[in-house]
Amino acid sequence: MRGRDALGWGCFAGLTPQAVAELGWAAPTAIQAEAIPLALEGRDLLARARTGSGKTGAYGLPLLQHLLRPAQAPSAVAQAVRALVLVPSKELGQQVVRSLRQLAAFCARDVRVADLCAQTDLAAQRPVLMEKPDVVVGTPGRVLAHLSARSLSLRHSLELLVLDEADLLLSFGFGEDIKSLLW
Ligand SMILES: Nc1ncnc2c1ncn2[C@@H]1O[C@H](COP(=O)(O)OP(=O)(O)OP(=O)(O)O)[C@@H](O)[C@H]1O
Repeated sequence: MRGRDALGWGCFAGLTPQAVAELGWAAPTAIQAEAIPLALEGRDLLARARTGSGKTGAYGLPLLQHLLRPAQAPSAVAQAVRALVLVPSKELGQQVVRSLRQLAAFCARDVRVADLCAQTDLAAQRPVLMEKPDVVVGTPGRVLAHLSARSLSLRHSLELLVLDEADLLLSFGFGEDIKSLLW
């Protein structure tokens, strides 16, 4: 299996081993060992693994590692949203937010994860977006609603996009929403 033996958690320069230790993650799972080295190289990935196999960590750890590097955007927008995680349901989104926050807990700097799944009201979520999050997690419909309301902008700052449970996202008919929010 590619990279499994070579991949310890030491490759995450700005994420202290404390986060994975706190979670009791002694070693990468199979999907993490396969996906993380490629993601760290900046490759686009399409990954599939069974439920509970650690897919959130497989994208979450390299995503956080990427965010610890300086933003690629000009300094005027460098403080804007750099990563977007799209999920098919609020329940999955809340689980993803929880995992990302746990993994980010001991980062070299504060990484802010905005939860667009927790509140149902668009207006109630605006303050969360005004706190200049690094990562936004939400359903395509909700993200699109914020883009339309101009409470969120991705155009000049977005560097990373994750479609979590892409099969469900696309089969729920979110395809058009996803296209519109990216263009
Ligand atoms: N390297 C690891 N070592 C031990 N436990 C891990 C590791 N990575 C993830 N886990 C744990 O495994 C459980 C499942 O992880 P996760 O939710 O990421 O799986 P998943 O593949 O995304 O599942 P689903 O398809 O249901 O969303 C979680 O409790 C998580 O903390």
